[in-house]
Amino acid sequence: MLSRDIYEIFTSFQGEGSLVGRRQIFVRFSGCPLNCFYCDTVDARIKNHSLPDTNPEKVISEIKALVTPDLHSVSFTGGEPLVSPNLLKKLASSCKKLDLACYLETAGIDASIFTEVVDFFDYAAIDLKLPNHRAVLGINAWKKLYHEELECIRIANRSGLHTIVKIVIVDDTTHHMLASICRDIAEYEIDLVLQPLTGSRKPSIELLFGLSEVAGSYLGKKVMVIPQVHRLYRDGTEKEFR
Ligand SMILES: Nc1nc2[nH]cc(C(=O)O)c2c(=O)[nH]1
Ligand code: SF4
Ligand SMILES: [Mg+2]
Repeated sequence: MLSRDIYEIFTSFQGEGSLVGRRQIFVRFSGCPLNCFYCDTVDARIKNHSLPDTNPEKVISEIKALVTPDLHSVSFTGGEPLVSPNLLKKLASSCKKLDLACYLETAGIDASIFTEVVDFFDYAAIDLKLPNHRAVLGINAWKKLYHEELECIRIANRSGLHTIVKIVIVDDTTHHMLASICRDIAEYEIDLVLQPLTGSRKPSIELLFGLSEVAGSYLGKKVMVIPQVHRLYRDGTEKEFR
C-alpha cells in the first residue's frame, strides 16, 4: 500500500507542554483542515508535500532505527494525525507491540476518530483553539470545533491517558475567553499549558500573569506557562534524520 500521509520522521526532544525535554521519535502526518494564523508547520498542512512512499512497514522500520536508550515515546504529530485514522491506528498499534509508548499531538478535530484511536495511546496533547487563532472561519464553526476538542479531552481522561491541554496565548487573548474555557475543563485531570506565542503577537508578561491567575482560579496547580522551546534545540540547523 502506498501512503502519502506522512510528512517527516525524525528524532528530537518534545518542545511543547508539560513533557518538554523528553526524547521522542516524531512521526509528522501531513494534512490539516484548520488554518491557525500562527501555524509553524505550514508545509505539513498540504498533503502533496508528504514523503513519497510511507507504507506502514517502512515507517515502523524507520521508527525502530531511531530508538535510543533515552526514548520517552513516539509522538504522532502534524499537520493533524486524526485526518489519517487508519494509518495512525496501524502505526500506534505496531509501536505498542514494540513496547514503545505513544503520544498523540492533536487539535482534537473529531471526537469519533479520537475514540477509535485512543486505546493505542498513553499520552494525549490536545490543543484548544480560541476564536482569535482563526483556526476556522466564523463563530459557529469555532463552536463546533470547540465541542469536538472538549469531547476529546473527556475521552482521553476517561481512558486514563496522561492528558495535556495546550492553549496558545496571543497578545489579544482576554481573561474572559480563557475563563469561559477553564470553567469547561476544570473537572478533568489534566496539565493545562498556556503557550505564549513568540514574535510580533507575543503577549506581555503582565498579560501572562493575569491569564495564569484566571486559569489558576479554576485549575489551581494544574496550570503552567511554557513557550515552545524546540527552536532552541537546533540553533537553526536542519533536521539530521528526515
Ligand atoms: N511538539 C513539538 N516538539 C518538537 N520538538 C522538535 C520539533 C521539531 O520540529 O524539530 C518539534 C515539533 O515540531 N513539535
Ligand atoms: S492545527 Fe496545527 S497544523 Fe493545523 S493549522 Fe493549526 S497550527 Fe497548523
Ligand atoms: Mg506543532
